[in-house]
Amino acid sequence: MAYAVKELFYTLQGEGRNAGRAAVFCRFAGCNLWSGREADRASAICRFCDTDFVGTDGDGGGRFADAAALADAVAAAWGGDGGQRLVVMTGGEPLLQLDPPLIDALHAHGFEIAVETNGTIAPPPGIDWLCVSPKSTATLAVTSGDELKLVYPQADALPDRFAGLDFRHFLLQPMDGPDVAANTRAAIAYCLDHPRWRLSVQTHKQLGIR
Ligand SMILES: C[S@@+](CC[C@H](N)C(=O)[O-])C[C@H]1O[C@@H](n2cnc3c(N)ncnc32)[C@H](O)[C@@H]1O
Ligand SMILES: Nc1nc2[nH]cc(C(=O)O)c2c(=O)[nH]1
Ligand code: SF4
Ligand SMILES: [Mg+2]
Repeated sequence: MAYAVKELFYTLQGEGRNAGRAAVFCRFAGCNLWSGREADRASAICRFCDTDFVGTDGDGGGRFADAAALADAVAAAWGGDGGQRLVVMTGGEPLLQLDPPLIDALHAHGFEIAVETNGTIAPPPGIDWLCVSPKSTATLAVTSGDELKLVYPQADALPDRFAGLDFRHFLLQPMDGPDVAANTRAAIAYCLDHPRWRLSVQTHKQLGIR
């Protein structure tokens, strides 16, 4: 199968339990919860997205004819010397495109595979680190994984709805946007009151890296 990738870059994971770890980010084009067009944002299921995932015109992006071609590009983007290679599959919604041949090809290059998903699409087997980030009223098809990273606050997706699911880590990430300062204070207060939840700050934005 061919893959549409918006951008491919090497940076530090900024969020969640792997924050601070070097990784190649593979940002797939397209999402099932928003078209990516500003005109559609107000009527989308997911309305607060901070990401441009439309097209294949970003740094390192493009159309890759098959799994080997994309895995080769991911390997070429890895900049480190030693240590476990990590690739973060994100988007857009990566589970619209991530498939077993790509997982096999990335493993063959020695990569640990992390995925950032909205949780509405069942994942293929073989993912090494699964981060689910629920959105609004969208029904979850994935109820277990490594981390559940909830953008907070979402009036129609309160933490209580997810606290009983089968995840190793439960994280609240303040919603970026005009109210990020207030959202951060609210997330801190929630974590103090409910210690099973930990704060996830988007460190890359504070550090000025992507
Ligand atoms: C752009 S999404 C792509 C992956 C997938 N579609 C998803 O939603 O998880 C990557 C991460 O950014 C988070 N995110 C998106 N917009 C955000 C915002 N305005 N503030 C904080 N986190 C945000 C998402 O919840 C997700 O954890
Ligand atoms: N540094 C950095 N860390 C990230 N973690 C998740 C991201 C994403 O957009 O999926 C992201 C991102 O865009 N940049
Ligand atoms: S589901 Fe993820 S990629 Fe899609 S619009 Fe929401 S945050 Fe953005
Ligand atoms: Mg991001």
